[in-house]
Amino acid sequence: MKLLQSNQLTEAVKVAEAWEGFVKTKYESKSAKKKTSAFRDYEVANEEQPIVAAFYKENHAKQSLEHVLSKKKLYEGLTHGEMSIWEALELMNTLVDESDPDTQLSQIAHSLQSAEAARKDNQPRWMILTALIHDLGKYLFFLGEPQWTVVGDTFPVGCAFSDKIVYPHYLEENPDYNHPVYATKYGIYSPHCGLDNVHLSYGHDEYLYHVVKDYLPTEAAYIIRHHSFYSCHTEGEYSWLLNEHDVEMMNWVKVFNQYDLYSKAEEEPNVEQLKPFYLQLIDEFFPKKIKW
Ligand SMILES: O[C@H]1[C@H](O)[C@@H](O)[C@H](O)[C@@H](O)[C@H]1O
Ligand SMILES: [Fe+2]
Ligand SMILES: [Fe+2]
Repeated sequence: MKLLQSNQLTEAVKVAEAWEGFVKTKYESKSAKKKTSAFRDYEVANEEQPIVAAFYKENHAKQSLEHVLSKKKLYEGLTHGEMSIWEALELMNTLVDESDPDTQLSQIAHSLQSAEAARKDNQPRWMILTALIHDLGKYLFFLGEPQWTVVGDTFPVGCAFSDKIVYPHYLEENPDYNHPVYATKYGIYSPHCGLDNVHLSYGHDEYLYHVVKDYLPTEAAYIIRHHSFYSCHTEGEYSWLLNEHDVEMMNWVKVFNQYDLYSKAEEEPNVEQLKPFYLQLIDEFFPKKIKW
């Protein structure tokens, strides 16, 4: 730390440090139904929903750098079908996310709850759309992928794991845990190399980013790609990986996160009633069908 404070201190480092303070700020829940501190309470989940810990045990044991690289290769080319955004949303009707202690509703309900929360807050239309589609990468599940490489929080692979990742002790089972390079602080990365150059554990964020990035503003695509990276955007870890662009974009991830997380306590949305508004919104950004 001392060394970095010399006159070689780059702009990126300065902003990253300022951001570390900011990132710890918590939004107050708009919903009176549940306190913000009651979300993501994995201790309570251990008692009441053992499926969550079982999910992370498997996820942490299997998300190695090698695994991530092989899934990226398999899915980056978007050769797994053509489908409209609304069709993908409807598919989500049957998926319940095992990693999530805060919602037992289907994923289409979660998508609409997030989008409605952003809409009520008068967010720009791109943000409402981002909230609507942010979890559609869970389509991976319908392509035959097990939940452990589809859902859950993400974390960098190829460098040491932070102990602020959920269920950190399960990472001891990861094949990279004692690796001579991947287990060192910087691993295969250099400080402030930017998240664009970092491999996060493979899941719905990375997959959907490639599906939608050409149709959306940079901010929206960035949110989608990093919304599950809680140890960074909520715990303030891994700031040494961020460059100036990341620091700027992470502000948007924080804004988005309140709609993603706290809307889970809202009433179950009426899909048919909301459909016309969202079809129109989707139309403003996307062609009829896109490649998956
Ligand atoms: O359990 C949840 C869920 O899988 C979300 O879709 C993901 O974005 C979160 O990071 C995770 O904690
Ligand atoms: Fe997600
Ligand atoms: Fe979500």
